[in-house]
Formats: sequence, structure tokens, C-alpha cells
Amino acid sequence: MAYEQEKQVAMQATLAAAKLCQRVRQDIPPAMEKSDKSPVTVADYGAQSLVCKALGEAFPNDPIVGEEDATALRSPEYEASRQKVVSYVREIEANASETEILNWIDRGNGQVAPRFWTLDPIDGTKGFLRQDQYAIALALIEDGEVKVGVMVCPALSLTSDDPGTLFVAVRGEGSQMMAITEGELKPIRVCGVEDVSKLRVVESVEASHGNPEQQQKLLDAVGITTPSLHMDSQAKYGVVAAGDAALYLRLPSADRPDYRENIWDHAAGAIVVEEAGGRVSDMYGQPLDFSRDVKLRETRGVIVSNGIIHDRVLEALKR
Ligand SMILES: Nc1ncnc2c1ncn2[C@@H]1O[C@H](COP(=O)(O)O)[C@@H](OP(=O)(O)O)[C@H]1O
Ligand SMILES: [Mg+2]
Repeated sequence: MAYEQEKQVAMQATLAAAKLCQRVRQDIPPAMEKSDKSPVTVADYGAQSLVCKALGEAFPNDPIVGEEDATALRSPEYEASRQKVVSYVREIEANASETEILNWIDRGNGQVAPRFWTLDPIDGTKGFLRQDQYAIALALIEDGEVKVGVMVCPALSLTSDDPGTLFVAVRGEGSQMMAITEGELKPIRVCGVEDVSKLRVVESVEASHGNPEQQQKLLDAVGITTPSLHMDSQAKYGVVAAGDAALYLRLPSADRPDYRENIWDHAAGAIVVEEAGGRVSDMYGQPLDFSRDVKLRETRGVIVSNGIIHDRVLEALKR
């Protein structure tokens, strides 16, 4: 099977990171603030450290484009947070030194290349802090195409009562899902459409990450009457891929017209939905361009669907 080693390493690495995140969340961490004012926690750093360590050992030549870097954490001001990161990582990597842990985080400073990984160690940090949904999202991109994607959603239960769901996809080989406690991968498929009005839709919890008014107008135009489910992180891609929702809408925020989506916020989710039979595009129907930059500069809005409903949504958007 193609990319078998990449798939296995990515799954093991994100599961270890998820274990660290669950452990940190028991302690309800205070958030630090990044220079762009977005929140970050010791779990974001710890998760990035573990995933980059595993990738660095298995694929030493692959750059990693990760969301975090250790610059702030290395400063005297963040001594207490640094010690916490080190202590949580050592629960999993007992012999790791502080220098190694910080260097693993900084392996995520790579650039877009012909072959690279992109990592969001905690996608949905606000959800993580609220005790809601979040995901560890990792994708391998070659020549601009996502080849492997893994998302671990530690708080999501779809097939089991126990929380924790992993999604994985390899290009050309379909998408699979497993309840973390069960550990058995099963193929997943997007849902069909019987009655458009009853389709389930997922949107962000954070209103400022999309455009709730325009999204509601669009749903009215398409004729969907079921109230949307609000969920943080790329878990939204997961529920579309698993057939639990038909549509995920993310229109550009009216307050932040200059905002551009990050590559790590979409790469893993996109392949999981596409390989489950769904479709992912921007609001003009263009595919997301993962070949150029950390920011999806040409992408405006993201529409994720079961495929069947996609053109109808794009048509309504045009109107
Ligand atoms: N104005 C904005 N528009 C779209 N996405 C935004 C945004 N501001 C922040 N985000 C992104 O939204 C992500 C969370 O997505 P969601 O709303 O689906 O939970 C954040 O990821 P992080 O939590 O990894 O920082 C962040 O990258
Ligand atoms: Mg994110």
C-alpha cells in the first residue's frame, strides 16, 4: 500500500500528541498569548514537540511546517511554561532533555517544499480551552497535493461512547476512522442526499472565524432548514467525511477581510473528506492550493461537502 510508513508514523505520532493534550486538559491550562493575540497552551508546544520528534526520526529529510515555534518558550519570561512543557513531554518521552524538546518544537519551522509535512498540534485551541472539540492535524504534501492526512479528535465520539476519534486518509486509498479506545480502522463515506432541507451543516463555534450572517443566508438560499451544529477545529471535516454532516461552511469573516487561511488548518481535513467521496473548494469552486505558501493566499472561504450538494451551494453563492 502507498505511503504505509508515513501513515503509520503519522498515526502513532498524533496519538501520542493527543495523549499529552488530554493529560494537560485535566489540569485546565492557562493560555499564553502569541504576538497575533491568538491563544497558545503548553499542550500546543508539547504536541508539536512529540510529532516533530517522531517525524524527524522517521523522515529526517522532510521539512515540517508547524503552527508553533519555541522562540517565546525559550525566553526567561516563559520559564514556568517551559518547565511544564518539559514535564508533560517527559511523561511520554522519559529521557528527553529540555534542549531536545525545544529543538523538536523548532523542527516545525520548515518551509513549503516539493515534499513536506504540515502540522497543527492543536487545531481549535479555543475549543481545547473551553473543554470542547479540538484536533491534532498532520498532513504530508507532495508537489502541492495532500497525500496523507491524519486528524485525532480526542473529544469527539462518533462510533463509540468513549470520546476520541482518529481519521486517516491516503490519496487514492480512501478514508478510515477509528474510535481511539477500540483501535480498529474502518472505511468511511460521506452521506447521500434524500431531502435537502434536512441536511446537517457544521460551522465554527467562533463567529469571528467565519461569517455567520452570510452563511445563514446561503443556507436559506440552498433550502436547508436544520439548525447548524457548531464545532471547533477540523473535527468538522471529520463529521462530513463520516457522513454525519453534509456540509461545512466557512465564509470569509466580514471583520477580517485580510485574513488568509493557514495550510495546517485545512490540509489533513481536506484529504479525509475527499477520500471519503466529498469535495473541498473555496467559495468560487477553486480547489485549495497547498503548493505555495503557509497561507492559502488565493483561497477565499472554504466549502466542504458530501460532493452531491456542492454545485448547488456554489450556485447559491454566486447569486
Ligand atoms: N478570522 C479568521 N478567519 C478564519 N479562521 C481563523 C480566523 N482567526 C483564526 N482562525 C483560525 O481558525 C482556527 C480554528 O478553526 P475553527 O473556527 O474551525 O475551530 C484557528 O486555528 P488554531 O486553533 O489552531 O489557532 C485559527 O487558525
Ligand atoms: Mg488551527
